[in-house]
Amino acid sequence: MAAATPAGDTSAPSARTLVIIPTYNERENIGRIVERLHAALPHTHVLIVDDGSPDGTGAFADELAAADRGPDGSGGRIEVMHRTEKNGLGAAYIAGFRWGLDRGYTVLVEMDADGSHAPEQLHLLLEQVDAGADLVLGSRYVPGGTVVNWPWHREVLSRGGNIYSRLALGVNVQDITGGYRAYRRHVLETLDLDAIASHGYCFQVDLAWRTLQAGFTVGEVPITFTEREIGESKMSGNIVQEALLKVTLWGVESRLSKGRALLARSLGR
Ligand SMILES: Nc1nc2c(ncn2[C@@H]2O[C@H](COP(=O)(O)OP(=O)(O)O[C@H]3O[C@H](CO)[C@@H](O)[C@H](O)[C@@H]3O)[C@@H](O)[C@H]2O)c(=O)[nH]1
Repeated sequence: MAAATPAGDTSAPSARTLVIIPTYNERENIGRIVERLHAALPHTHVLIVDDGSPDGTGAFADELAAADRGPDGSGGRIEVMHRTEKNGLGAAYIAGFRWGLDRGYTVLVEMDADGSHAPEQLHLLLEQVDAGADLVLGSRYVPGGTVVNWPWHREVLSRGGNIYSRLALGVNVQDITGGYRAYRRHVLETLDLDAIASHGYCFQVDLAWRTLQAGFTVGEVPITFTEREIGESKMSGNIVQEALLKVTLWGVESRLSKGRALLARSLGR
């Protein structure tokens, strides 16, 4: 993989922003999403993290990256990380975060490849980061947020997962399971990324929960989430099970530790 050069034009608002796009069998989608992103925010750099997609997404992403470079091979805005096997969304993002932190990016964005997250709305997330938020969530469930064309059972699962997470963890976040978000680099530098073992979409809750527990500010901006038109979701029963078990465990741990602290304070009096 070639080394990336963060955009030279530091006057551009998003010059130090890296959008990380994990891919597994997204050959038909990846070109379109990157094109839309660069039409909306031309200075933004992209890292595609492909887990050896059998449909050739990785090789196609290499072509996109090569076409974006100048004749001398420099100045490209697209880089590709090739991983050998499908290892889950969480592992792909952690590898992408490390890559971006090593290269000095100041804002690291998560975005799906399939067009559910509109690149045209990324500026909304970046504006909140600029206004001081440490983590900004693109939210389907705050006023103004919407979901388009999702099958009813996916929306029920997603809304139910968010309600359950809010109750179990005691957090006031409307869309903690969503995957369109922007982190300030110091959040990712502070959190122990090695300790994160969530593989599936539970990774999203895991990282937001750790961010909140570490005392960082988390903002939400309304987004329109549109169901993919091409390809298939990688959602599975294992992903749901992992999320349910882990969120329950974190909730119990958090209540126990609050209870212990309360007890210690009362005994100390
Ligand atoms: N590299 C890699 N990428 C993966 C893997 N699994 C999924 N992806 C990529 O991760 C993105 C999201 O996967 P989808 O399977 O399309 O997600 P979804 O069903 O639309 O799920 C939505 O809801 C989840 C739960 O709320 C969200 O967590 C997720 O971000 C998204 O918004 C896509 O770009 C997909 O190719 C993996 O194991 N490895």
